Amino acid sequence: MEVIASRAGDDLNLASRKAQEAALRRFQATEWLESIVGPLGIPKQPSEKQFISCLRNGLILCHAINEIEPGSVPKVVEISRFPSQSLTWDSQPLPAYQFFENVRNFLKAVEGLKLPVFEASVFERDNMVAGSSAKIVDCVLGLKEYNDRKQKKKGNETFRHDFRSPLIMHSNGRNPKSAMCLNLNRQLDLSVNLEKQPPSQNAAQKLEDLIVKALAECMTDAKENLDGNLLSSVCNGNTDSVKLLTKMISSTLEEQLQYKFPVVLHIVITRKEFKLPLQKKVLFLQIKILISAYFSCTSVESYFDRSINRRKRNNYNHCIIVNHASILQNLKELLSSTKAEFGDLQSQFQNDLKQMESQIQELSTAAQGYHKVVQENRSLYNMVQDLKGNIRVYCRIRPAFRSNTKNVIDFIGEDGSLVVLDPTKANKDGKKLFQFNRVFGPSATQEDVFADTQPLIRSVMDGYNVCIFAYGQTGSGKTHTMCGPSDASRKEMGINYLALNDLFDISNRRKDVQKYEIFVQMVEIYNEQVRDLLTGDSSSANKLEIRSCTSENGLSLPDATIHSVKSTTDVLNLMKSGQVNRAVSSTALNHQSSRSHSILTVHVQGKDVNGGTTRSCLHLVDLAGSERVDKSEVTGEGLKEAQYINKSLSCLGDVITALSLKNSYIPYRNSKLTLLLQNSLGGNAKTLMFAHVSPESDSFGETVSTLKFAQRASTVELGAARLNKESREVMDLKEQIESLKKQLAEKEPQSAQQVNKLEPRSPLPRPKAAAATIERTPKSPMAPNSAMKSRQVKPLVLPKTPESQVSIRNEIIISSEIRGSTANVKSSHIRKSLRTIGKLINGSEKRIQVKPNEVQSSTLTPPVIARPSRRQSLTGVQPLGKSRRSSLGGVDPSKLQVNGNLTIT
Ligand SMILES: Nc1ncnc2c1ncn2[C@@H]1O[C@H](COP(=O)(O)OP(=O)(O)OP(=O)(O)O)[C@@H](O)[C@H]1O
Repeated sequence: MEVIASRAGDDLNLASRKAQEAALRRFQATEWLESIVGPLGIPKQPSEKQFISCLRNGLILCHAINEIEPGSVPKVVEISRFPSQSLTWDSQPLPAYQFFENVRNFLKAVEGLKLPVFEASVFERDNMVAGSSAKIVDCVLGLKEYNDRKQKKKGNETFRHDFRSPLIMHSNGRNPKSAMCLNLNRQLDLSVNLEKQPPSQNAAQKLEDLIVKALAECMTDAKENLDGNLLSSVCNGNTDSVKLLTKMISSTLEEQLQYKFPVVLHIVITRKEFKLPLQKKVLFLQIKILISAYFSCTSVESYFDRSINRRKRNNYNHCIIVNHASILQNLKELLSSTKAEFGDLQSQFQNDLKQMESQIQELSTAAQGYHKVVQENRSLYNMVQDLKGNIRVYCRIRPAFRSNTKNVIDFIGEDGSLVVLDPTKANKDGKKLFQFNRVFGPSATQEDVFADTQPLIRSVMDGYNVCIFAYGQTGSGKTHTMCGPSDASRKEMGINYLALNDLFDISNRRKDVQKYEIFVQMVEIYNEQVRDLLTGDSSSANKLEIRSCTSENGLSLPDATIHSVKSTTDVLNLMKSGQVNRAVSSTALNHQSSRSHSILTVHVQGKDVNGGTTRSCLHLVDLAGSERVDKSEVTGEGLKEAQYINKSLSCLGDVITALSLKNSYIPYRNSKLTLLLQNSLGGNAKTLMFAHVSPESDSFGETVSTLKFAQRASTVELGAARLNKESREVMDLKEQIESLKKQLAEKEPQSAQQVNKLEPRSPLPRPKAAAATIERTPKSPMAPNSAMKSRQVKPLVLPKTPESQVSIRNEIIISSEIRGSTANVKSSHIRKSLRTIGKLINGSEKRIQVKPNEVQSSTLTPPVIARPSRRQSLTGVQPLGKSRRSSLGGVDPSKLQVNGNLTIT
């Protein structure tokens, strides 16, 4: 039933659409004719009757065809013969033969143009039936299209329009040009057929039922209570109701009407088919057009299209609703399966994540362990190096200045490894591996560099001698590391400043337990002359002598001015003035090339609350850069400077090589530089070397040479650094030794006299040792005799060590023996006591055990020890000249005296 109803509804739609389309085409034809021949005197949307009556006399048609194709109808029966008449259909009482003549001529001309024609009889008034205007409209629209094409082609092309009956066209499948036109024509034909074949009474009843149902549905859908009586009266052709409907339309909301209008039209058209007279049908069509215009639609068809679309939409909606449950069900199933899958995936991911987490944790533990081990290794390595006293070597790579040259740095390892690549060899052979304590890449800041240097510098405050020197090719960044750039901000300051700053920091922090005094010296070695940089004297008189450590103040450069500094500002000022006085000039390789080796020496003296003292010094050395004179393009004075620089650096290389080979002879004295650094290179200092390299490929040769030198330096073992610290007890003991020595010195001449008096002269020579001892005893401010008289030997107060018993025994021996009868016996006992005290101070008897033959020789000649032990005897200071361990700076002269005596056993 529903299917039948829907089909009937579709038929209804089709019929109404055909009627609408016919009306529209008539409207188009009228409009076009008016545009060609002027006003026709009929409404814009004429009824069929109006349209036919208007054209009946053929006059309009003939004028129109002559307009578009002049001369098509050569002889037109003009209305001018009837000047009082107008062109309107009501007022054209022409005799039939006249208008037939026009129509005939017109049809002939149309035929000539191969346009659709119509039967002339259609203009007979009484013969007019519904749809009779269709062919005239086709003919007029054919003319219109002909004209349009002609206009378009500007008359150049012969227009061949194959206008035939739409049905014929359809059956032949021709003229595909205008699908719309074809459709319209077919629909018109159909509508004509429909109109000609009224349905049966049953079918009409069914249709009416459907309409009522559709209306009810529509009203329910629109939720609008439209007046049913009004609609039925409209459907019955009640004019007042139509007016009312029109009024209602104009006063109702567009949105609502858009829904209701098609339903109203259905009713109207259906009614029109069965019950309404022709005039009423026209009226209803007018209403439709009115409504169409009201809704600003381009054509009546659009309403139907919309209606159909809406219907389709409704069908779709219905389908959707019908399928909704199943779709929903499917969706639900899909959702639940997706959820399940998702859940599975989630748990899988969680498992994977957990696994990954545990793996990452394992890895991170391993990594942490690895880092810890690396760290431990490093500290153990450093410790071993400290114990062995290796020169530490840090390598610093300057940032590349020229981006167009190749970079020779291939790899920088965290463990201090460095790989450089020979630019001339691209393969593996071009790679060279070096190993240092640390490598600082081009991006390393001054702070990074200082952080690794700080612990070493801090040990100065604990009493160790430290030497840091910067080595490398000219322009590789030595001055940058040690002093910072010339216009440096505090952040860019070099190690010199940062070190002193740190020393002051520590001094402040320890001020409650230890008082420090810091002194600074700054010298340069220029053309093998040592010059004081802090005097401001640039004359040749400014020439310092390097002294041995036996000099009065224990300084290797006693003549250099020494400045006490209390703050970093003092240091800054001093360093600035030193830097100004330093020999610097511009070369092709460095516009501010240092032409001398500069040495900033910081002397630190500390005294703790118990009276213990520390005495140490820090050498900060900025060497001049080695340079190839062909590259630096220096001449004259510059060339001379370069030669001096290269010579002294070569001497430094010789010393390093000799030290690394553990040669017995170390050529310190070959240059001022090595002589000055003797104590740091071969003594008891902690030594750090910064090897600077340039990353550019054109410096590869120099880079490799620097790295080789640095690697060799890192193998040098200086022995464990010695702590220059003396406790109160040690100082007391030393004082006692002093006084005992004096007593001894006084007693020995007396005893010699007594021996001379009592015994006859021995033919054997007097032992030299005694003479040597006397010779080496420094001049005391006190006269020996007066000392003897006025000074009493202090009782020894020894630290409680396992040897204290021995020391007490010694004390007794010393006291009793001094009081002994013969001076000879006394002096030998005093010497014995001195030796015992020496042992106590040193804390170990073994350290000063000397082989009998050495003892013998040392008693006769100044001490000559071929390979001195790295652990120094008693005070760690070696006799001058032959020993590698002779001290140059920061050594208390009193130690030297003690040492001098202790070597005599
Ligand atoms: N790490 C660095 N970061 C930034 N600039 C640097 C660095 N190292 C060196 N430079 C710059 O490179 C130039 C040369 O450096 P520097 O004068 O310190 O070399 P040098 O080895 O002391 O040379 P010379 O031996 O000729 O005196 C300077 O302009 C310096 O500022």
